Amino acid sequence: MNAPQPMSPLTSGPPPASASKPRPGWARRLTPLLETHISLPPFALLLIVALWVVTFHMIRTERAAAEQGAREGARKLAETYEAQMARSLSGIDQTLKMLKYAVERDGPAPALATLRQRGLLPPAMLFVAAVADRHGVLVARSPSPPPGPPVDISHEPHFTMHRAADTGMPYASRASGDSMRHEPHLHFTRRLNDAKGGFAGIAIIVTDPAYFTSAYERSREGDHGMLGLVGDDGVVRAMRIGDQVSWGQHLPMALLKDGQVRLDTVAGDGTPRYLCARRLHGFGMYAIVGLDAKEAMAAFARRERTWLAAAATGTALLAILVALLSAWSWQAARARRSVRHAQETYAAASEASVDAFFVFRSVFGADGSIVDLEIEMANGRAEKMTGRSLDQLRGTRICELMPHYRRNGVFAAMARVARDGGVEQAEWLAEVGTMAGRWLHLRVVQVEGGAFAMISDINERKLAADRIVHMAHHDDLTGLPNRTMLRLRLTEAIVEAERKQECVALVFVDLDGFKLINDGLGHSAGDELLKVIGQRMQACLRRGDTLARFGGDEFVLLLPATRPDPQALAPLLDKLRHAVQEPAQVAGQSVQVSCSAGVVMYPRDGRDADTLLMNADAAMYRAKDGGRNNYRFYTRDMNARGEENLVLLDGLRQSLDASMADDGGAHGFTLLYQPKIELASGRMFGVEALLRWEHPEHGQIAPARFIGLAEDSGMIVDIGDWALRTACRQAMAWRAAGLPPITVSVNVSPRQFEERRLVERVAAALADSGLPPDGLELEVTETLIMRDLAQSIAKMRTLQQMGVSLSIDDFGTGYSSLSSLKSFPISRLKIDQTFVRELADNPGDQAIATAVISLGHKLKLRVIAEGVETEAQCAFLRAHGCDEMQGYLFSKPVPPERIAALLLEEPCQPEAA
Ligand SMILES: Nc1nc2c(ncn2[C@@H]2O[C@H](COP(=O)(O)O[C@H]3[C@@H](O)[C@H](n4cnc5c(=O)[nH]c(N)nc54)O[C@@H]3COP(=O)(O)O)[C@@H](O)[C@H]2O)c(=O)[nH]1
Repeated sequence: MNAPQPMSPLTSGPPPASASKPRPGWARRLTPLLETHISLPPFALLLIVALWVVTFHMIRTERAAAEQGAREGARKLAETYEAQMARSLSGIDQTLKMLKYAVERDGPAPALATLRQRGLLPPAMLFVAAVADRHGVLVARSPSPPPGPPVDISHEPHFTMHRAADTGMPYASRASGDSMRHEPHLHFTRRLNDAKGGFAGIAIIVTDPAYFTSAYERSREGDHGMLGLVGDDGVVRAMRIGDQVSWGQHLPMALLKDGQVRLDTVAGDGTPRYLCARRLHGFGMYAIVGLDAKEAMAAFARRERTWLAAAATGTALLAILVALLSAWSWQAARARRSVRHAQETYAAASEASVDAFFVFRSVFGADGSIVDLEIEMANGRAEKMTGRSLDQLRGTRICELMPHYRRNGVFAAMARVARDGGVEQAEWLAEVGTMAGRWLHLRVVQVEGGAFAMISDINERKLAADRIVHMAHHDDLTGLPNRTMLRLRLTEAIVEAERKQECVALVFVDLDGFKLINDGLGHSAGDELLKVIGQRMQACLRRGDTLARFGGDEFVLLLPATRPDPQALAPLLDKLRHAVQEPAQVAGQSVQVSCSAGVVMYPRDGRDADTLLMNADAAMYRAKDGGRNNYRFYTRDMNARGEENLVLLDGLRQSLDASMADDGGAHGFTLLYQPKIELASGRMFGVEALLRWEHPEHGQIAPARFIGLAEDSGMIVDIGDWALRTACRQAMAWRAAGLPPITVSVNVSPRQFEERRLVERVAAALADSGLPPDGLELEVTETLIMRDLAQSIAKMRTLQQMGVSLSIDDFGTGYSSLSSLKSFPISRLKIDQTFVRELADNPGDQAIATAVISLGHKLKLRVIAEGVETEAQCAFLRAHGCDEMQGYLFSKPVPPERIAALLLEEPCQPEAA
């Protein structure tokens, strides 16, 4: 999403309204009940109960119908059986009546024979017809009995009852065997009367009980149905259940209610049956039919099982369905709860959030593409950011709210996210609206049916980040680009120059004398000066040039697209030099520094940043060596300086070691002595000891070259100690030679002065040499004293108390305040040769020199000028009351023998240069 336009409020509205309308309590309480997994099981249970109620109802109805059918069946079968039995018994009774008539008329045997002949007897296979006389002896029988004794039935009930009374009714005996037939059989009998109506015996029809149950049909009565004849006495005459024929059982009399159907277990087999008895008139018997309840209800039982199975299956299916639906619903509810929880958390978080949230719903066109995005939800921060209430925002389309989003690609990007997913982000500086002037960050992600946009106010973070980036690339003090930034720009400039075939100039600038100001006036003064110098240098540059502070008092100028000729830079470099040299007011004082610069050109002096910087640094050092306040263009030989330093340091170390082992002078160190002359008398009152060093291979090395190295490496402490002891010994030697006593001045470097044992070393040098303390003067610089004023003064006091005098060297170049100068325990001020050099012509130097002379005198100090080379300088100094001088005008530093010679020449005359 590229540089979106500000998402700004289009209108300003009233304070945002509350975002959500709470639902009534009853609605909230009812809502869970609507969950499927809660409402469905009871509903399903109701369904199941209903199913079973219907099922049982139907079963009960069916059972009743089946029972009714069974009863009806039993009744009908009973009726049918009754009819059959009535016919059979009627037939038997007819036969008995015929037999009775015939016997009473013809006698037993003829009667039977006649009836048989006429076919009026029942089939012999089934029936036996017999006649017993009044004594109970069977007298006739058809079919004829096997031969044997007469059969007596006089004790049989069917005989005795007829004998006892003439009922006029036939009689059916219980099934029993007798002497005529052993297997049980039934006797149907009628009384025979004689002519007078007296008992004449009985007519008998005997038949098997099975005869009365032969009507049994499985198709009607079933496998366990029952048919039977029962006497009024409740005793079964014949009964068939399935294939079993039986007799003799006692049935409850209650069963024998005519035509009534009862469910009972009477047959002794424990099987419940629907029983129906029908009264058979004539013989005092009942025809009884029983249908096995199980068989009668078998169809119903099957249907019942089907119903139950269907209901059970339905129940099981419903239970499974409900379980599945409930599980699904529970899962869905759980998911919804977690979504709701997340939404509530989100809502709470979003309301508390400092970011604005918008939920957009995609609006689709006819072709299915997203044509707009409609705000569905926004948080309080979004209301504030847009100045619209949620009610106003809801339903608003993004392209209505921010029409420019169509043009600048923001809408397209959001629609892309809504359609394809992914994330789009953008940062921009709002230009209008409530957020105008603030940095905003937009992040859009896909949500179901649309997109979610989060707008964060990243102004503070952005500015902080910018600040950090700025800090990382700029110098804190001057605000100029720093070393890192310069490297980046230099690298870019090289790339650009390479592409365009151009040159780049790099100028390494180091301030001359800055250290003195920094050490002397304090760091804040130094800082102030650096800022001023930075501004001045910046003012000399073009747009597109870079001035960087490289650290300390080093600056680097990057000048892209310069002419290949380095000399073309000369005007700029001079301008820079002059700008730097202008006096500056810092810490209430006017100070002045100059600068030394080294210049390199890309591609001539290096093709990469490191090489160019290194060579510019080397050139700058060469400029410093060359007297400062100038610049040098880099040449290949300049890089040799670093290596030179190493060689010199090594040589110094060797010489120092040798000097400490052997004081004989073979180590390379020597001292020259420069006379100090009293101006008024021309008398040499002292000498300054000046160190010289001869490198074993490279010969004489200038002090300005090796003193700094010795100072930096710390070797100056021991070298200075050697110089101190040598100078003291020499001074004492002169005295011992009878020469006029003179003071010997020895230079003390900052490191030497700060060394803990300085006073002891001085005392030791004096003691070793025998030189009285007033024969020694130590020269220290203002800067050295100002480093740690209190300690310096304390040390100087100690030395003074020892009798050693102190002078301030190079006075005027440091920045000691007058008040502190007053407290210095010194006896002499030395005007620095830089003020003496142009003393004859330069009013500024003249002013400084006269001021120093005057100041020194006011403080009751002697004033000496160094570097006096001309008569004019000497004349000026003398005319302005300067007390002493030293310089080539009188003598260069010379060996001790020459000093001895000079001491013999009184007054001192100038030495030939
Ligand atoms: N700590 C120590 N510093 C020392 C010692 N010996 C010397 N030095 C310091 O080295 C600097 C350079 O010294 P040198 O090259 O010896 O220069 C001195 C004089 O030779 C020179 N001078 C004297 N008269 C004239 C003159 O008329 N013209 C002219 N161009 N130069 C002249 O001035 C230097 C004297 O310096 P100063 O100390 O400020 O008096 C120098 O800073 C020495 O201090 C040492 O043993 N220890």
